[in-house]
Amino acid sequence: MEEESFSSSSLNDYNIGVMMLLACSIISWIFIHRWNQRNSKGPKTWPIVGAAIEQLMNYNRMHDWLVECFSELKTVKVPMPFTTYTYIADPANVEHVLKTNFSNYPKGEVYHSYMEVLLGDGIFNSDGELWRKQRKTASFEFASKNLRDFSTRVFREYAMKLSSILCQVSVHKKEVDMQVGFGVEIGTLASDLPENRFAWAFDTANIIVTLRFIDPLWRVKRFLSIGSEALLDRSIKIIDDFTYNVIHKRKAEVEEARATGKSDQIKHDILSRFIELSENPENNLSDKSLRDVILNFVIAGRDTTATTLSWFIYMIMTHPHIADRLYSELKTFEEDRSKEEEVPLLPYDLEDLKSFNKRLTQFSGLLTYDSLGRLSYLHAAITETLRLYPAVPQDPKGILKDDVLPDGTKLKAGGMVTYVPYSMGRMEYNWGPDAACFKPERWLKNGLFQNVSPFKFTAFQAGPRICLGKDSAYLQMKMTLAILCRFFEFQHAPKHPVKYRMMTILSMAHGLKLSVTRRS
Ligand code: HEM
Repeated sequence: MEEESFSSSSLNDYNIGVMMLLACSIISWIFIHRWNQRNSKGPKTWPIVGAAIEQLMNYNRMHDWLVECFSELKTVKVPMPFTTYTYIADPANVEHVLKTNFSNYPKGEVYHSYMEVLLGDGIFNSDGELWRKQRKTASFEFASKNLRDFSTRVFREYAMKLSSILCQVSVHKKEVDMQVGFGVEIGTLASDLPENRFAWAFDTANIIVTLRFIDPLWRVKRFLSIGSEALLDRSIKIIDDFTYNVIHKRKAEVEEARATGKSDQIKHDILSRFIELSENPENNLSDKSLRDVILNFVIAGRDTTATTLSWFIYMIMTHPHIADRLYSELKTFEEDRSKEEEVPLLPYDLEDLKSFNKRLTQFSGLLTYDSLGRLSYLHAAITETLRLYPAVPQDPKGILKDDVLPDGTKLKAGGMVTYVPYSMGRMEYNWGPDAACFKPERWLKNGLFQNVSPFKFTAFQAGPRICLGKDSAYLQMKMTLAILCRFFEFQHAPKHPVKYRMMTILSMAHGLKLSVTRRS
């Protein structure tokens, strides 16, 4: 008995000893791991979990966290439990990834699997032949004069609708959420999109798929259908019901228009064009493919411009001298255009809404595709907004084979490399000591707009996958903002916080609350 108790107590001592040794080893391991990084730059890591903790803690301000990292290092490595994310901000590295070695950096399997539930196999989420085919069809459409003329008309109509809402708001001295206002403008995609429920579901789905990049448990949640993944399922159901309904309705309209000999009444938007293409079996366009086309273009076309317009208004509210410069450019433009067209400008009175609206309508008629090209300061102010608040704040690419970046950074196959337009736009080594200032003048030389390398100003991406809708986006934004900046002044609602939320698009977390006054 005595012997037994002796052996069990010595076993306990032994176990305690082993445990203590283990604990000491782990503590020393962690200590040495952290100690070795004391002089290193960039995110600090922990054994096994890498920098996941730091990244998670900074998730809601991730683009600014990266700004801090990039001000120390042009290339930032963030080791995660099963992979490493490499973030780049040096134009030479960006050119290598987006152009020189393009074929090595597709969207990739990981991105595809995270995004598939929302974007399917649409242009944003495909590689290889599938991507090339969609790019070809869409490029052809974007180049057509027909679509350009149609878009100019539609953009003018929407800008007028928005102005009439703002006019009412200015009369009743109410506050509005401008981000919501812009979101309702859908442009040329489909005039029956979006509905509020759809917009909510779409935003929710976007937020949740973005979260997957840093949530190692998302596959478990998906399997069990719990938490964010259960909400994602519900959102996708709303999105799909709505989108398939739009497709079926539009197909029926097209058929009816043809049957009654009224083909000229078929809408000339991208959706109708893809429906037309789907009638040829060779194109292999099922309803599911049309659904993917719609959702990819909603993300591409609606959210990007709506977001940029919101940040633009925020910038001019917080920089009133720039709003004044825009106003004088537009007043001069208005005078010049009325002389060219030989139509005298209509007199109006700010208190008489009828005359105010008539003058606004007259002004909008002077805005044509060609004449908008002359508004250099407006063009510069939009571009400056995109430099600091790019609608796509970061854009990850997969890595097919091991590679070395021009700065010597080694990339391992299977990882991810991300260029970060938001941070790139704020780096002094890219833009000079006033990089953080909102200064449209930096884009002008002798009053004319000057382009810079797309590998430095990356808001529209660069290389073979450069944004297809860039010109169309400028057309829509200039049409809308020319009218808004000429006829209205905006005042930021007191104490309303403005910050971004984490999703693929840099939208404002709490919208943009403001009040409006009419301008003479
Ligand atoms: C301010 C407005 C816009 C910005 C900042 C912007 C930015 C971008 C960026 C960064 C990409 C690359 C995304 C990626 O590969 O992950 C992209 C791609 C694309 N954009 Fe835009 N975009 C804008 C407006 C538009 C509009 C209005 C349209 C069309 C209606 C459009 C159509 C596309 C398409 C189709 C692609 C995919 C190109 C491809 O993968 O080959 N964009 N855009």
